[in-house]
Amino acid sequence: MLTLLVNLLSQTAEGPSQTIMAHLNSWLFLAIDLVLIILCVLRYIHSALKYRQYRFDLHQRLPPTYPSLIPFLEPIILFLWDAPKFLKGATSYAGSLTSTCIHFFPGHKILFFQDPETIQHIWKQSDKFNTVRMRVYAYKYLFGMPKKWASVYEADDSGPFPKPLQGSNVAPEKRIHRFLAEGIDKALTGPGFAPTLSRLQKAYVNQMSNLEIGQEWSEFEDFRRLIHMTTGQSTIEAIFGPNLVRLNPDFMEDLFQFDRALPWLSKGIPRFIMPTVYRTREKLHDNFVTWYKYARENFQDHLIYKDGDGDPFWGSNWMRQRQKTLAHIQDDITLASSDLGIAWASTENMVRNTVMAMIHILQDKNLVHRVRQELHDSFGDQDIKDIDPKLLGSNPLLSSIYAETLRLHVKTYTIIYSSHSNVPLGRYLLPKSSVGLVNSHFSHMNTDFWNTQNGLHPLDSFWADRFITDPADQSSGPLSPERRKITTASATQIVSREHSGLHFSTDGLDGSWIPYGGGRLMCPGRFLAKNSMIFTFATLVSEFDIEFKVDNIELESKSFGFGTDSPKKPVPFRIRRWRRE
Ligand code: HEM
Repeated sequence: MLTLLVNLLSQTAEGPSQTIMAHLNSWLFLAIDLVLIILCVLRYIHSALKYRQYRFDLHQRLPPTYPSLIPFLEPIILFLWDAPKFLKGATSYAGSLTSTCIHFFPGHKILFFQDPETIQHIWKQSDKFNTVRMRVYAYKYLFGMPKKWASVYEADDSGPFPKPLQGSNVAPEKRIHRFLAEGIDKALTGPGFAPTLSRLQKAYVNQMSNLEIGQEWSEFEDFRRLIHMTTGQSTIEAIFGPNLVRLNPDFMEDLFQFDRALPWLSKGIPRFIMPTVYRTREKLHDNFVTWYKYARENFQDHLIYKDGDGDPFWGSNWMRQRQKTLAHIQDDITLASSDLGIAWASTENMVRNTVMAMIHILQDKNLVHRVRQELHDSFGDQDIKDIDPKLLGSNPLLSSIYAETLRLHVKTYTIIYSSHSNVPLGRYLLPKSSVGLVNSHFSHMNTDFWNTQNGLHPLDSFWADRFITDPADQSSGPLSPERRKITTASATQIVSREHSGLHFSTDGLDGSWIPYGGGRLMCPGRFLAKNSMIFTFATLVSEFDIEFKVDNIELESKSFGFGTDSPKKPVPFRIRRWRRE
């Protein structure tokens, strides 16, 4: 301003009236700018005060609006620039996790629910949410479902649960999401679970022996690829049978490439910018169609295995059920896009978490030793492939490594939406037609909740024992000392008293350890994931020596909100068989 004044006064010779006009214009713009800035600051102060006040008003039912200096533009830019950093600030208040409402566009708000109490209410009310929109988005944009069929899926607003959602009028024979959910439940949490796990274990042992790793070091280019081609492929075989991959030898490699491109597909990047990704997806669809034809020609009922679940052509009752209920009402590419969704959901989070667990174990020689010792103490010289994976899962150290890996690396959103009615969530409310989000990462980093043993084991670091409770040691267990005091009468304490020795438990962690979501929205594959992860890392540690050939393994950030961390670049390693002296 001072410079402008000096300039104005110092004008003499040429065109003084023009110069004065130009400066008057500048003054005018400056004044408008100033008024705008003052208005923004006043608006910010007002919303910040309201934000503070509102938080304590128990009668209000929406989380308070997050204040921003420049409405709409600021949250969008900050979110796109660094979502984890922006949301970390927005979802905490005075050092504690909170719920907040962010306005990204005029009339479009997203409610971020992060305080543990509200999250517990969300899980309790989870059968009231309609997740169809999110699924259809995934089918369409990620897995390539033809638009015509995606809209048929969208039209079914009755939800996946036995009882249709309130306000929905879809005829029972058109409840497509219920058909899908029935198949999923039976396969992963019902009678199909044990046979599927047993097929997975056998397939994994086969994959590992095919690698022919001996007493001498063998070198490989990428550790994640190893896990994808062994644990990942075994899961595909356990669910789809051996013929999907046998008929399509590139299937696993294409799935690997597809997974890497998924964050871009989720942003709606069009085909002309990344044609190869779209071609890979179409190739995967064609792979499924080739397999459908082969299985339809060869399958007969009497080929179903004695366990009543598996068969050599469709692989599992789950796939037979999908063919029976879906194949006659939709075309093969639509079915293939939905099967691609299953292939991706059942492998990639599990593969990434197994990779991360192995990285943490191998980076700590003492932990490698402890895992080997635990296995030896519990199972003696029994061959790992003969041990029931469920028994491995009952070992506190192995379970704690598994749970801590998921706590540290799963960074996924649970999306909630109610199309027909408002849903009360304790002190807050999810209004009808509003979108709510819960992100596992912020809950997993909640310093109020988790035990760090007085900062010895910060929440952004891996502590293999975080989930182990020793009844004789008050500083052990997943809960912080303050949280432990609050939950004296909670399930965790009851469980603790029931156990006389060291034990693993996730009881009492409902609103805080949420890698799989919660309530009726919880991942149905969690039992398979836990057993398979533990079986894989117990096998790799007890039977092999593995050394990474890089010191620092950088993690990629693209997958935030989308699933699990993974190394940014291929991690070269060497491997040989290990024998106890
Ligand atoms: C550590 C590994 C895994 C993690 C962290 C994980 C996490 C999740 C999450 C957060 C959801 C979304 C829940 C929702 O909001 O609706 C989900 C859904 C799903 N997961 Fe997993 N998952 C894992 C492994 C698996 C495995 C091994 C399978 C299958 C064998 C599987 C099958 C599914 C299916 C089918 C759905 C969709 C459920 C539906 O549409 O009703 N997941 N998973």
